[in-house]
Amino acid sequence: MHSMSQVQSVNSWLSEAGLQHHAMNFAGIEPEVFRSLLMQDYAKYGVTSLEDKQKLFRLVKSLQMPGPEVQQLPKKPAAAEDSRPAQGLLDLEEEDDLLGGFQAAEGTGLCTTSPETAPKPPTRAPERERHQAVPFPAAVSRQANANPTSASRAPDAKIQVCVRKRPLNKRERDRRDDDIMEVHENQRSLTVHEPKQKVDLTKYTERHELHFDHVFDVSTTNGEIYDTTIAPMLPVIYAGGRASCFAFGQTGSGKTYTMNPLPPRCAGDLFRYVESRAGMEITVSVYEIYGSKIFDLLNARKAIVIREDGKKNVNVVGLQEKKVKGLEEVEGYLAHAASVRSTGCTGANSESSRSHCITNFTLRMAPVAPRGGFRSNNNPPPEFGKVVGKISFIDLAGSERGADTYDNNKQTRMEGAQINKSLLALKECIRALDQNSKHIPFRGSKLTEVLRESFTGHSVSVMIANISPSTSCCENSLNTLRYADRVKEMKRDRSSGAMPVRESRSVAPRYYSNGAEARQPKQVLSSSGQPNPNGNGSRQESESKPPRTRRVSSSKPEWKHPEIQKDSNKENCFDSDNAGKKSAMVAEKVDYEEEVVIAAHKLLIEETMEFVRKEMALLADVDQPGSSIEKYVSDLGQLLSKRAAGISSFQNKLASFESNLRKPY
Ligand SMILES: Nc1ncnc2c1ncn2[C@@H]1O[C@H](COP(=O)(O)OP(=O)(O)OP(=O)(O)O)[C@@H](O)[C@H]1O
Repeated sequence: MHSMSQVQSVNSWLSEAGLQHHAMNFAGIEPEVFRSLLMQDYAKYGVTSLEDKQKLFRLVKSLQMPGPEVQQLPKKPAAAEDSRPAQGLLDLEEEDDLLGGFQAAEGTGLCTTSPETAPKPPTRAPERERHQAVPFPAAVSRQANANPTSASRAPDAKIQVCVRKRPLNKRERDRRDDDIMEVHENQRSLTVHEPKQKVDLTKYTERHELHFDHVFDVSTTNGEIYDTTIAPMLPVIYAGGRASCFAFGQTGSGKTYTMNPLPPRCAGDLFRYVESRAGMEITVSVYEIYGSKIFDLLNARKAIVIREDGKKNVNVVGLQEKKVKGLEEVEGYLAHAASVRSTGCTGANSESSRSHCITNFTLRMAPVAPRGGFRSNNNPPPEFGKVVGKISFIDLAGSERGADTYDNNKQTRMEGAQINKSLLALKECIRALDQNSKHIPFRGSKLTEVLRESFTGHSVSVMIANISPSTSCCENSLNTLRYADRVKEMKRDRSSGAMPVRESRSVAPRYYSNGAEARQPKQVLSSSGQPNPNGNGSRQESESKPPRTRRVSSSKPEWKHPEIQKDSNKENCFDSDNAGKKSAMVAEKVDYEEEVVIAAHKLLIEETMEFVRKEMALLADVDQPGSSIEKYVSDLGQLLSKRAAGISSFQNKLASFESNLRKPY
């Protein structure tokens, strides 16, 4: 039964918006449900004409505005009316038809209505205590004048890429490591002073200048990080969208330090939002992706699976969502998840930095009772109501793990390959998202599959790349920065067909795929995982055996631990009882290695292209008057050796895979 005042409030909103003729259609609707109406719901309530849809859209949006500071955004000047509205966080492109004269506040990405025509929301969210919701474009425009170069970056991006530098730690200070990261916060750039050595052992420094949406120096507080990265995304969640925050970087770079305070602060803001909106609730879920497995961290690390339904929605089946009523409860769940994450990975399995951890807050409407109410037997209340919006915090695996692809330890290599694969897939998805691409390649990895909904519809993301300032971490930090830079690569460069004008052009190539830059070619492993005394891989060994036909496993291989794989190699020990089981394991291993080889090949191609770009840059430089031919020779020599090392590493991998292919099952 709805109270008289509830009915009156919906009616009065409708009449203020000039929609009183629809009052009957909305009879009985809860004000909170009304406030959360999505465009696709309009027809259900009989609102079908374009004019009425526009009015309703304005009305609902004005009711969703979280606070006075947002509602009082200045009206876009008439002179600017012809220009394309800022898309901002809430990508309203699909709604252009509806918007008509409805203007986006300039530079904010938030919609506002003319004060004369906008219906006044009868209830208003309480003043936000700490943070004002400033969408990304507004944050960007604050500093746009300070940096003309980066002002040319797309100001309406759906992905923001930020970098945070941590201070030198005690160990680094004791070692007298230099701080090689120079942050220019106002310019939103940083300079990396990379120590290098010529072939004649002369030392020199190579400078790399990189620009991002924000660069946070060591003095930046976690609160400031929250205000700049998460707070601007909240209106998107309130308006029915999805937001994601990724923390990225090598182990020890400050991912946890940066990421941990964000979810509780966000939960605090979400609670403040729902407080004034009866009928809304918040749920939390936390899970971990390790290899190709997913574990529910709020349900005793129960393994969960993902399934695609008929509508191509990806469902994380069996993941527990916990309803939360207050911050303390949230903090309890997050602390529990953190403890299970680190202690739950036993034995040789994992450290936290080898898995991706995802924390979700979902804003839902409480289940609405049907006419006659819920009955316990044949009509039990549903556990959860309709999703309004969602935010995910993704603490990514340490990026340096990708460099371990060629480590002697098989498990580490496999972890590295999996992490590489998922980070590459993530990068591609984020770039596709930023370009409003119709095709988002989310099938590239488990990580992107589970985050599919974060890449579709009204979705926005922020990536925080964390870096250490120390000399000893230079290579990993450059890899992190390079990854972040690629995520942010500008589409206008690609669409022009020209070679991208990269702000980080002078950055050394990333070798996290195979570690070729940092390492000498590794001692080659025999098929049993032991170093091969011949040093030339398992090719010889395999060539002496007759080639076998490969059995292709029909199902996707599960990630197997090395102990199992080691056993599976002892094909001579098979007895008749377990031969089938072991042969299945070998088949799985081969399938897994196939994925690794293909991923490594793709990376090799990517790196080769990067080498070619660098070589072209060297050629361009050496043609300049006054250029140093010595530098050209030294730089080219280094590039070619790295390239050769990368190819040689890949050849070893291919040979090892080929020998496994020839093994009997
Ligand atoms: N911005 C910062 N200011 C001060 N200390 C920091 C900062 N960032 C990180 N630290 C400190 O550096 C150390 C490593 O940080 P943290 O544990 O967050 O790294 P991580 O990237 O999460 O590592 P791992 O991947 O191994 O979990 C911690 O002692 C942390 O307190």
